[in-house]
Amino acid sequence: MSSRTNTVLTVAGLSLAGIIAYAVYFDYRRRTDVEFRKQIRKEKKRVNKSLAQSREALAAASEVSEAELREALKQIKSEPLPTSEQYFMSQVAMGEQLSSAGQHFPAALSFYRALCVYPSPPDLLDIYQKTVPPATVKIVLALVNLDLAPKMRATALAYFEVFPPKSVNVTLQTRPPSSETFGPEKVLVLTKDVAAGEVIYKEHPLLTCLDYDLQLAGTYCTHCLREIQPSLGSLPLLSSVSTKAAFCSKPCQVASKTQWHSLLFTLDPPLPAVSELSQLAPTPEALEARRAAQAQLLAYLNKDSRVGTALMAKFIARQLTAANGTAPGQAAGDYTRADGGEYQLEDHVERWSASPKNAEPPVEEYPLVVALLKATLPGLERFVTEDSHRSLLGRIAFNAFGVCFGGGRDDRPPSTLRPEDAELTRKPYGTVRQVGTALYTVSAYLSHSCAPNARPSFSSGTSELQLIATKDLKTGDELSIAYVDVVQRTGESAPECRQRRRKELARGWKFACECSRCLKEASEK
Ligand SMILES: C[S@@+](CC[C@H](N)C(=O)[O-])C[C@H]1O[C@@H](n2cnc3c(N)ncnc32)[C@H](O)[C@@H]1O
Repeated sequence: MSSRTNTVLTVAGLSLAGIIAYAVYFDYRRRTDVEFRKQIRKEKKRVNKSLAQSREALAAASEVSEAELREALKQIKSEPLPTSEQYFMSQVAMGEQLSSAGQHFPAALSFYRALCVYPSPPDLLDIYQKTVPPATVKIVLALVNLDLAPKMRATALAYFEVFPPKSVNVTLQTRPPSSETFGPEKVLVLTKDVAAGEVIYKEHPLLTCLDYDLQLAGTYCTHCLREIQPSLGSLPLLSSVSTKAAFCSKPCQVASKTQWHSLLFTLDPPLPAVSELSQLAPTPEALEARRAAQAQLLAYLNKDSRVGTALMAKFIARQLTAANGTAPGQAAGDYTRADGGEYQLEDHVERWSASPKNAEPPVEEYPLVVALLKATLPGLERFVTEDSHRSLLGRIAFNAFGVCFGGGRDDRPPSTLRPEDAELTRKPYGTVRQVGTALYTVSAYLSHSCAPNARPSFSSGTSELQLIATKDLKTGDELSIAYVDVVQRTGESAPECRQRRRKELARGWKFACECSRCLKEASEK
C-alpha cells in the first residue's frame, strides 16, 4: 500500500473529535430546535413514501457493479449539491431509512450525497463506518474510491502545506518511501539558519498532566506546571467534585476549568445554557450517575498514574468544550491553528504516529471512559468505539513530552506499572525526573538522533517548550532531539553506551536507530 493511501486511511481512520462534534451537534439540535425536529419527522415521512414506491426496484441492488457505481456518480455530479444543513440532514436521514430497510445501494447514494457536502469527508466516513450497516458502507467506500479519494488526499497534503505556521521556523517533510536511509516518515526541517544556543521556536502545550504526587501536594500548577511559590499561595479549583488541583494564577485556573475540568469532574451542564433545555434538567439519579462515573474514572487514572489515559480524557473534553463554544479551542502559542487552514484539534492528533505499545489498554479502561461519556451527555458514548479509544490513546501516549525544570527532580515515585506498560516520554533527563507530561502540536514530530542537533528546554519555568539548537544549523537541516540519555556515562565504554541507548530505543520506541553516530560506531566495531 502506498504511503499516500496510508495517509487517506489514517485521516479516515480516527477523528474522535469529529465524531464528538457530530454527536454534540445533533444531540443539541434535536433537543433544542423545534424546526429541526419537525424537519426530521417530515423527511422520515417522505422517505417512507418513496421507499414504498421503489421497494421492488431497489431490492436487487445490494451487489453493485463498477459500471453502476460510475453511472450513479455521473447522476450525482449532474445534480445541484446544496451545502445547506437541511440538505445534509435529509440525505443522512434518507440513508438511514433506506439502509435499515435493506436498500443498500440507494442508501449509499444518499450517504454519499451527504459526504459530498460535508466539510470534512474523512470524519463523516469514520462515523458511517461505526454507525451504518456494513453492506451500505461498503458501497459508500467504493464510491469514495472512485471519486472522493483524490480530493481527500489533496486535503491531507494541504494540511502539511499550512502546518506548522511559518512563524515556527520549521516545516514538516515526508521522507520519500524510496529513501535509502531508514527513519521516521515525517521530519521537522529548519526554514532558517540558526546559531548554536539559539531558540528555534517556543511552543505552548495542547494539554498537560501534572504528576499525580505533585497534584496531591498542591505544589505545582495543574495547568502550566509552574512551581507554586509558597509565599504567593495557590488558587484551588472551584466547584470540583472529585479531584484536587492548585493553580498559580487566575488565567490558568479558568483555562483548566473551561477546557476540560468542568466537563470531566464537575456536574456543570455539558452544553451551553439554552432556555428550552430547562425541560431536560438532569434528574438527581442522572447527576449521581455522572458523579459516580467521574469518581470511578478518576480512581482508575490515579491508581497507576495513567497519564496517557488522563491526557486522552482531557483531549476528549477539550474537543467537546471547543465544539460547544464553551471554551476556546486554541490557547496562545499552542499552534492548533495552521496558517490559513481551518483545522480543529483532532486534525493534529490524527496525523501523529501511534504507539504499538498501547495496542491493548487494560480491559477495564474503555468501559470507564464510555460510562463517563454516557453520564455526561447520553448518546455520546455510541461514537467512541474500542478502536477509536485505542487509536487515540496510542497517539496521545506516544507523542507526549516529559516536562523537567533544571536538571529534573529526584523524588518522583517509581511507577507501579510493569516496565513494558510504564509511561514513556521524550525528555532531556528521563521520565523519572519530570514533573508532568505535555502534548505539543509541532514538537510531536521531533524525531530521535543519538547525535541530536536540538534539545527541548523548559527554561521559562512552565510547560512552554523552547527548542534550542545545540549546533550551528542551516536552512534545510533535519531537526532531531534525544529520546533517551545519549551521553556516555562515567565508567561506560562507547560500545556499552551504544548498546544501552539502542536497547532503550528498541524497547520503548520500537525502532533500530540508524543515526550518523550509530552508523559510525558500528563501522568502528
Ligand atoms: C513520538 S513518534 C515521533 C513522531 C514521528 N516522527 C511522527 O511522524 O509522528 C516516535 C516514533 O517516530 C519514529 N522515529 C523517531 N525517530 C526515529 C529515528 N531516528 N529512526 C527511525 N524512526 C524514528 C519511531 O517510529 C518512533 O517510535
